[in-house]
Formats: sequence, structure tokens, C-alpha cells
Amino acid sequence: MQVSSQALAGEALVEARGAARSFGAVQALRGVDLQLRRGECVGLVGHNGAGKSTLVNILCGALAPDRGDLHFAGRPADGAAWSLREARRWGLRCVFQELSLCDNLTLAENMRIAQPQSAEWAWRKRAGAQLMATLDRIFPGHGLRPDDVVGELPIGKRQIVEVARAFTPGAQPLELMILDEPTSSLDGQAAAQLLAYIRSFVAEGKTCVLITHKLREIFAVTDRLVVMRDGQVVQATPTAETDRERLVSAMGQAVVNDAPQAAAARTRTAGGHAQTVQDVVQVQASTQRGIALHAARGEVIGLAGLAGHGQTAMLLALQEASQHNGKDAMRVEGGTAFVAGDRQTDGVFALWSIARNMTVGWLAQLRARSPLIDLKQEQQQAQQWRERLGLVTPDMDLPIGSLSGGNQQKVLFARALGSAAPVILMDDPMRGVDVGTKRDVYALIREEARGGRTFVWYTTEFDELHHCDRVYVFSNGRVVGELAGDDISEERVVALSFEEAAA
Ligand SMILES: Nc1ncnc2c1ncn2[C@@H]1O[C@H](COP(=O)(O)OP(=O)(O)OP(=O)(O)O)[C@@H](O)[C@H]1O
Repeated sequence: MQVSSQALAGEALVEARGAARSFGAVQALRGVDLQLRRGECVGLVGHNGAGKSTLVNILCGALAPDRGDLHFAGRPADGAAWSLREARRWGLRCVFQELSLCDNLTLAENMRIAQPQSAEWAWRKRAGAQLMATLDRIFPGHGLRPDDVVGELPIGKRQIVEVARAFTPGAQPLELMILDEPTSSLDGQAAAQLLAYIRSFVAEGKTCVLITHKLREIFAVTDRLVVMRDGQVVQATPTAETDRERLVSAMGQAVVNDAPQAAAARTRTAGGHAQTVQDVVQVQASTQRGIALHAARGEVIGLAGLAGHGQTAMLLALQEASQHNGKDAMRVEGGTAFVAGDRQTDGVFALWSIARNMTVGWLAQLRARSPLIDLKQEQQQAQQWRERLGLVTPDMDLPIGSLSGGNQQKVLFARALGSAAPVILMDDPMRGVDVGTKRDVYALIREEARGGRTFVWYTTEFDELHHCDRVYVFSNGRVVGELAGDDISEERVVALSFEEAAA
């Protein structure tokens, strides 16, 4: 007789004891104990490189631990036989931080790959219909079709498909869903839809682990919080019994409330340095029939609105315009540096070292005094950025893939900010970056802006808009509103996005 998950709610589903794993000299996990119960949503939090993804990889059979035991539903689930396939057979599914869809295939074909047994004949139609049903359930109004090719979708839409594919029912049971930063590229609306769905999922007696650096989400959806630090679990507590400050300090990061700081910095810029340089327009662009966009030297300009409404296209057009100035409606004075949010596709050189990935953006400076690259300066500068951004690695010559996701993103920041480009274009660049580093990067952006650099910054995180001097709201490929100073608020951005969509 099958007992429903709801009837078993509260029972232990997963137990890990003493899980340890090293990569060369790096001890990623140093003996972790973890218990997951049926019917709960557990938030797994910690700084970049704390060991969260390594723990997840061990739970779902992608990595073998060096030491420790794992039990799933009371049965030993470790040893050589524990693999991704075996874990899936037992009811465990995982959405990894880096997307795993095949870019050259359609949504239906990607669905079929994940569940090959699901459809024998007319499989394309059936697999597409299955995925569409899940998309409609979790993300109503998603606007996707089964024959859309993944590679042609913006990263936010790809992330939606990845999540929906994992939640699609199949021949195997679904007891535990592990989501590693599932909202990192989603706009506020899609993220809220997913969080609401997670609550209904655990209400049915299923279990969910959510890894995110967005503390708002953690407090909105989880029942319990497990904090990791340097490869160990340092705190496990019911969410209702902790708060933002205690959580951040358990992660080992200084507690700061960013919002007042951001507003103060904005005021300082508006009334100080920028007065002398605001007249120098650094970036100018018009969108078809929309409001024209401009940015002065020393300004931090935000691009907001629902994901995929033209913000990334604008950044790419500005980058292109910087290479042949004055020819059309787009004008960018001086060079640009780009911080990619979709680091897998547009960011990292996967076969290069950490240092090379950083310094490739600085070649002009490194060759300023001779046609050859100044290797000593290259090394020194890379070292400075490593310390400035707290990059967690024993050696800068290791491959970039040895870094955790958030640490890879820090390298992309260093590549752009360490260059001499006067205009920095940022495409939702905080994907996977921990709260402490984010705070440091916000301060760095402000400092650089005071020095005369211009930032054009697309973000899906509302809180980040408070770090901008002015914000342009996008809808359907054009700018539909401009907000400045105290007018910058989540409510105004949402209202402008939806007014336009409804018009
Ligand atoms: N394949 C690998 N080779 C070498 N080192 C690795 C490898 N995978 C992970 N590490 C190291 O293990 C440590 C833990 O990484 P992990 O990805 O688990 O961190 P994380 O908490 O998920 O970080 P983030 O929040 O940035 O995703 C890091 O120092 C990382 O550099």
C-alpha cells in the first residue's frame, strides 16, 4: 500500500552524517550533518564558496563524498551505486545553478531528454504538452511555446523552463526538489509565482531545499534555515526564530542595512562631484517611440521592468555603438566594459585560468608601455582584485571552473572594473553573488561613479534600484518611464511595467 507524502509529513526524508569532500587542497565540506523532513521547505544559505552546491551535488548523486553517510527515506543512499539516475528513481530532483538545457533543441525536445520513457509515439507533442501544463501551473502567462528553441530565449525564460521541467510529473515519484538559485535571473513577478508554487508543493507533504542569496525570498518561503560557512553547517533554526541580521552574521558577514547608505550615496553624488560633470553626456540612446535614454559622466543608471523587455538588447546596442560612434541614434563616448549575467554563455572562458579570465579585460593597460603584456603588472593587479572581492581560491592559476558560481561572477566584475573603460554596462550582474560581496560591489560602483565612471545597470532585484541615480523602466522593447531619486520604488516600476502592458 502506498502512503501519501502528506500522511508522512514531519518524518525524516534525508539524513546526511559527517559528509566531507575535498578538491585538491580545498576542503569544500568538512563533515556536514543535515536532516530534511517531509513537508518542509529548508533554506540553505551561506557565502560564496561555503559549500552549498557541493552538498547538493552529494545529495543528488552527482558527486561522491570522501567520507560520511547518506540516508534517503530510512535507507542507505550512498556508496558506488548512488548516482543522479538512482537519486531520481528514489524521488529526488534538482535544478542546478548552471542551466542544463540543450540550447539547440526545442522546449519539447528538452522535456523528452529529461523523461525519455514518458512518451513512446507522438512524443514531441506529448512532451511539449506535459511541459506546457507545468509551465501554466507554476508560471501562468509565461508566453512560451513547445517549439521555441532554447538558445533563442533570454536567460530568464530559460530558467523558467529549467524549473518547470524539473517539476513535471513523470514515471518516477517526486519527493524532494532541490533548487540551487532558481530565481537568479527571474524578474519579481516570475520569482513570486515560483515561491507561491513552492509553498503549495510542501503543503502536499513534499520537501524542498532552496538555495538563494536573496534574503527576502528566504524569509518569504522557508520553514527552516540551515546556514553554511567554510564547509560546515554553523546554524540550523526555524525561520520564524531568526531575522536578517542574525542570519547574515551567522554567515560570517558584517550586518549593514544598505538602503539608507545607498540613498545617502546617491544624494552625495547628485550634489557633489556630479555637478561638475553632469553636463558631459556619456551615453545617449533612443528606443523606438519610447523615451530617450541618456547617462552623464558619473551617473549610475538603472534599467528595470519585466525580464526580457529589451534591457539586455539595449546594453548590447550601447556596446556596439561604442565601437562606431556618432553614426546613429546611439552614442557612447569612450569605451565600454560589459559584465555578463549569463556567465555560461557570455561571460567565462571555460578553458582558461581564473587569472586569465580576469586580465583579458585589461589588455590595453597591460600593453600600454610596450607591445608585450607586462606579466608582473598583470599578476599584481589580479592579486589586488582577488583581495578586494574576497575571491575564494587557493590559486589564481586554477581553471575558472574550480570556482563556485558566485566567485566566477566576481571574476567578471574584476574584469570590467579593472579595465580603463569609462562606461560599464552590467546585465543583471549579481547572479549568485552573496550578500557581503554585493555590498562591497555596490560601494565600489559608487566610488567609481564618483571618480567619473558611468554605469548602465540592468537588474531584476528591486533593492538594487536604490543604488541608482535614475532608472528607466522598459516594456515591450521601449522605455516607458523614467524615475529619479525618491521616486524610485518597486511600486512605481511595477505600475509602469503593467500600465504599458495593459495599454
Ligand atoms: N570541481 C571543483 N574543483 C575545485 N574546487 C572546487 C570544485 N567545485 C567546488 N570547488 C570549491 O569548493 C568550495 C565550495 O564550492 P561550492 O560551489 O560548493 O560553494 P557554494 O556555497 O555553492 O558557493 P556559491 O554561493 O558561490 O554558489 C569552493 O571553494 C570551490 O572553489
